[in-house]
Parts: sequence; structure tokens; C-alpha cells
Amino acid sequence: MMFQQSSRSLLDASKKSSSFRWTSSVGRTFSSRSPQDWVTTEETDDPSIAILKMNRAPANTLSLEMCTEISKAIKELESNKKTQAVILTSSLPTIFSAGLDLTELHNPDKDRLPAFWGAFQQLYFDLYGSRLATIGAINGHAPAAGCMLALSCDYRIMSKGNIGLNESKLGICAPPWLGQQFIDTIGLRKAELALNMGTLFDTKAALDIGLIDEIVGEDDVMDVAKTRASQWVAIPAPARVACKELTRGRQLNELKENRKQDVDHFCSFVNQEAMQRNLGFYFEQLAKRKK
Ligand SMILES: CCCCCCCCCC/C=C/CC(=O)SCCNC(=O)CCNC(=O)[C@H](O)C(C)(C)COP(=O)(O)OP(=O)(O)OC[C@H]1O[C@@H](n2cnc3c(N)ncnc32)[C@H](O)[C@@H]1OP(=O)(O)O
Repeated sequence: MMFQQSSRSLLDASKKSSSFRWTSSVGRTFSSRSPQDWVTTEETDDPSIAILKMNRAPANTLSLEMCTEISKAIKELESNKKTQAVILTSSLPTIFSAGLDLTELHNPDKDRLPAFWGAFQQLYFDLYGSRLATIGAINGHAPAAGCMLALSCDYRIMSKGNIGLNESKLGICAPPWLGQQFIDTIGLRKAELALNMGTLFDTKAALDIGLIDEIVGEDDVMDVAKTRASQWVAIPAPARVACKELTRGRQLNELKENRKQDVDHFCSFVNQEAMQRNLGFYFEQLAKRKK
């Protein structure tokens, strides 16, 4: 890995507290196959290009275990010298990732919360700082931390859905490092407007502001992703890695140096009563929406 980070203690803590079926504070039961199945990797006909698929129905939300599984898959791919690129995509029909799992944030388990945020930070380190060329094949909605997954890729193609940082609609603000990623991608003024309004962009608007690089037809996503991956792999790996270090190294190191403060900041922010009220309200609206 290019920007190796140590998170042993946080990830060890996450293993102790993992639970895969639970009832949320608004009474919905989440269940799924085991976390090992939430993320799968596949080979392509080009041995230098792999596919990483998120399979956590219903919305590929990022729980502590989901973050850990994605990080683990990236590290495994990186450990194979032949692998030079990964295509990140979703196996769900309409959602790339709905962002952080709100059950982690709402009425949180006080011991689990810091480990959860540590696993989310680690995922940012692992994806944004990967030595691999990363192609985001965004085949559905990608709000908030789902947008972070997309922003962490080197190249983004999108077929459908909405993308953006909508945290303000939940009564919160994106963490500074995610906000910075957004600003670095689309520029300060556009980011300022979008962050404040919590704007989610459709594919055309996302392309217009530079949040994605290309719109592709639904049936063409994987073919285009493979073509783009081949183009990235054709650049000598040391040059690619050096370019990534040049454009992303400062931001990655900044969080690395402030990791503990960021966890403390997040936990005290989330534990505020007003914050919990906002989250509870948003979460209930989300659950009621279909009815
Ligand atoms: C200077 C300040 C410093 C502050 C530092 C700390 C700041 C804290 C930072 C916190 C960062 C937060 C980032 C996040 O990612 S928050 C999560 C944001 N995500 C969302 O708002 C997305 C919510 N979801 C949707 O809008 C929709 O689900 C969708 C993605 C548009 C898809 O819609 P669709 O109709 O297809 O699907 P459903 O809505 O029916 O969803 C299917 C089921 O999944 C549940 N769901 C969806 N999203 C989440 C989620 N994020 N967490 C938990 N559960 C989710 C949804 O309720 C459905 O469940 P059901 O089938 O049981 O009804």
C-alpha cells in the first residue's frame, strides 16, 4: 500500500463488537449474509484488473464490518503484485452505496462508535491512498459516504442515480477530510453551495460540475470500466503512484496525524442530544418514505 496506516487497535476492537443481525432504534431489523459475503472480488480476463463488488443489501451501507471488509479486500488485491487496477462497483440494482449505516450513528453503542469511525477512516486511507488504479463504476445512488467511496477512486463513471454530500440534510456536516476531498474535486465555490444545500446531483449535473468523469449506459458500465482501467494500467505504475502521492499525499497525512482527534471530535459531535434528535428524525423519515 502506498500510504500505509496503522489501525490495529481500532480494527481489533471492531472484531470484538461485531454483530450481524440487530434491531435498530426505529425498530427495523437488519439481517444479511455474513460480512464475508458483503464484499467480493472477481478476476477479469486481464490479470492486472480486478473487480471489487459491494453486496450488502439493501443499500450497501457502511457499518463497521462493511468498512473493514472493503479495506480487507483492497489490501488483499494490493498484495498480489500482478494486480494494478480495481473496479469498485455494486451488485445492487439501484444503489452504489447509501453511505454510512445510520444505525451506527443513531443511539450509538459508546464503545463501538470510536471503532466504527476508525474503520471508516481506515477505508478512506486504503481506497484514496491505494497503490492500485481505482475506477469507480457507480451504478446507482451514492450519497454522503457513498460519494466518499466514489471520490476516493481515480476515475469515476456513472450510469444512474444521484451523488453528492447531503449531510446537511441530516443536520450534520461532512467531516473535514471528506469535505476537503469534495472541494479538491469540484472546487471551493461549487462545493460550498453543494455542501450547504446538501445537493445530490443526477448524472448530468454531476458530470457538469466535475464530480464524475463520464456518464455511461447501464449495460455498458463494466465494459467501459475495464477499458478505462486498461488505460490507467498502461501508465507505468511508479508514475501513477507518484502522481497519487502528489495530489493526495498531503490530505492523507493530515488525517493520519490527527486521527485520534478526529475520532474524538466525531464521537462528541454524534453524541450531542440535538444531533441524535436530528438523526432520529431523518432516519424515521427514511423508513416511512415508502409507506
Ligand atoms: C466541523 C464539523 C465536524 C463534524 C465531524 C463529524 C461529522 C459527522 C459526519 C457524519 C457523516 C455522515 C456521512 C453519511 O454517510 S450519513 C448517511 C447519509 N446517507 C443518506 O442520507 C442516504 C439515505 N438513503 C436514501 O436516501 C435512500 O435509501 C437511497 C440511497 C436514495 C435509495 O433509495 P431507495 O428508495 O432505492 O431505497 P430505500 O430508501 O428504500 O432504502 C433501502 C433500505 O435501506 C435503508 N437505508 C438506506 N440508507 C440507509 C442508511 N444510510 N443507513 C441505514 N439504512 C439505510 C432504508 O431505510 C431501507 O430500509 P427498509 O428496507 O428497512 O425500509
